[in-house]
Amino acid sequence: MYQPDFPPVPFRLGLYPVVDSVEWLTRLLDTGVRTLQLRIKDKRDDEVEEDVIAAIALGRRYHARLFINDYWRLAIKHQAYGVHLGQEDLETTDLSAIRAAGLRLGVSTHDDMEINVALATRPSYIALGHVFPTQTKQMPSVPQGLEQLTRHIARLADYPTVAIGGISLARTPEVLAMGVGSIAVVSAITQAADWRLATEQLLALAGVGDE
Ligand SMILES: Cc1ncc(COP(=O)(O)OP(=O)(O)O)c(N)n1
Ligand SMILES: Cc1ncsc1CCOP(=O)(O)O
Ligand SMILES: [Mg+2]
Repeated sequence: MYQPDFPPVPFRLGLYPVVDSVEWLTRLLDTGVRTLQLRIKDKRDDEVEEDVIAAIALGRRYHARLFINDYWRLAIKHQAYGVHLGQEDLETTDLSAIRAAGLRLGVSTHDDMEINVALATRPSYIALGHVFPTQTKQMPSVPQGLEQLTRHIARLADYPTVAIGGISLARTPEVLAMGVGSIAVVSAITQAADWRLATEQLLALAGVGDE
């Protein structure tokens, strides 16, 4: 039973691009994307605050679900729609502050044990990865593949799920066929020869998410 300890998200979040700049967010919102993440790595809070503020304002203007990766203090300070955290991030995060501020929470998982940890926090959604090999992030674990992804989705039943890692346009139909509610992608859009066409094609397959 889906009873998160944070505000709920729709069962299907649809196409979920993960990008590292406000420029990318603007382009994607203009193309019709409604679930997105700002993922900037390895900077101090004061170096990213301006971008976080601009991203949150854009998300509001487009009535989009804009998640801030990692920078949970800034996400709270500027009232983002949500925050995305990995397992290691969870160890250094004040979850009750996120909860008290009314932000949605997404949590990364890579195996059954990490799903146990994620479920214990009762987040708004659970991300499952990495499904396929990825060049975008160095991963200590092996790709889980479609078989394990299906098993995890079955276990999570009515929990909103997001698949991530190596998901290309060509692989999108088989990932969606496993019953996942959302596909999070980086390179399928940012490295595409024609990012707009790629986004439109991915949106046609994964949708914008439920209301
Ligand atoms: C939707 C989604 N899923 C997984 C991740 C990865 O989060 P994390 O494991 O904390 O790694 P970093 O992105 O912080 O490097 C994500 N960002 N988004
Ligand atoms: C941030 C992140 N977390 C797990 S895989 C990944 C990167 C996904 O990027 P791509 O879609 O290019 O494989
Ligand atoms: Mg993280």
